[in-house]
Amino acid sequence: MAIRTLDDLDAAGTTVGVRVDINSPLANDRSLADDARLRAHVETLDELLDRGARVAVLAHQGRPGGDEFARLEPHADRLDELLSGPVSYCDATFTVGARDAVEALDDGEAVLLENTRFYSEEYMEFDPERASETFLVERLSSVLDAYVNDAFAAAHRSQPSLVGFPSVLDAYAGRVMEAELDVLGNVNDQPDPRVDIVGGAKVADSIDVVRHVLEHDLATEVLTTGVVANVFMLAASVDIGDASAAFVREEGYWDQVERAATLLDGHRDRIRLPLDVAVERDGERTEIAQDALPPREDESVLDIGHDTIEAYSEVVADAGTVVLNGPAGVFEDDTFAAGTRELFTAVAESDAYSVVGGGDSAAAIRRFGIEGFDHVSTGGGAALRMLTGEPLPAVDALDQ
Ligand SMILES: Nc1ncnc2c1ncn2[C@@H]1O[C@H](COP(=O)(O)OP(=O)(O)O)[C@@H](O)[C@H]1O
Ligand SMILES: O=C(OP(=O)(O)O)[C@H](O)COP(=O)(O)O
Repeated sequence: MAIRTLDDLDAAGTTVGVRVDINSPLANDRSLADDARLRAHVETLDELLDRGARVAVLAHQGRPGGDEFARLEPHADRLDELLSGPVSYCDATFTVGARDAVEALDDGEAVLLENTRFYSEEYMEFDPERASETFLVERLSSVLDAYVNDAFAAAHRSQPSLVGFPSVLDAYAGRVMEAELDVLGNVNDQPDPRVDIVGGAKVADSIDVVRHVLEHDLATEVLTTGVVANVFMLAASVDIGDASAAFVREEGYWDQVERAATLLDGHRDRIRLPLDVAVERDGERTEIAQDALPPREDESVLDIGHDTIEAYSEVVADAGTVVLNGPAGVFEDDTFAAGTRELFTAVAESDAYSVVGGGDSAAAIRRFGIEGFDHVSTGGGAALRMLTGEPLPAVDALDQ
């Protein structure tokens, strides 16, 4: 791959469009509940500002119709606090107001343009050539000299602001993109034995990863946690109870049970299921051994139990590399945080080279103040996609 980086960009005095991923959890009043993704881009944006570029920042927030679909003014205010140069906010993305705001920039100044997904074309997927003909790319590129993509966490989307600009402007990877591609692109070369821990709720993507790492002998063992473990237990005919089975069905994961069963048929000795699980009983955490399941009728499996934490931690202690994706339980609730907190801590404190993917996993790490991972990815779906060896459209578009 021949992807140019900021080292190849003569930034001083040029107007650069920078696509970032600052899609963040919001509080009820629409303020930022977490600014980690904004802080991740400080290095790229400060480098450009310090080198005298004029920076037009492009980003999305939420999905049309969703609870977190919102304006980017709070993001602009926070970036203004975080960055070395002034950041203004513009409530347009590519129309005349936006282009005027970009053209009014001085060297070392930035403007955050409005949520790209306010425009219908931005929530469609196009090939790069077609994406370069969308209104957003066509109009905005007329006031830009170069394009930088730092939005690794959205790189699995083939949307105009992510894949369209490289056809019409010189394009570069930002520092976040560069680091993510470096780490996740080389994870297969890290020390053996490799253990993958798959949890959280992105069941289909996680099963893709399990299949890829087992079929290509990249991982010696796969440890399942979270909703992913519930699906594997259903596939193994473990009765996780009606409430958890209903959750799997309602969330649309039922098709994945069959895929999990196929993987168990081929690789049962390399896929670990929880030895015990935690449910809520009389308002308290109650742990149940796998062979004592099902739980009572209305009880859901919300975490792995302590026997599982201990067994998984022993596997981690012997690993050369651990790839961790997704929380082990409903970590947002203190009652069900132990699996995530203790297993993640075991990984961070192990001698293994450790990589973590996923926005919620990263949030859990911050919540519990866990330190010691070699790399915490900014991406969830994008990181999972890379771990399956699948190409990322926005990365391919940068490969000029
Ligand atoms: N057993 C479980 N039942 C229901 N939800 C769960 C369970 N385990 C984990 N979760 C939820 O999964 C979510 C995180 O999943 P996911 O988005 O895949 O993680 P990441 O962003 O790290 O990739 C969290 O909100 C967590 O509460
Ligand atoms: O938060 C994101 O991805 P993630 O949930 O996989 O971490 C990205 O901003 C992509 O958002 P999208 O999944 O609405 O396209």
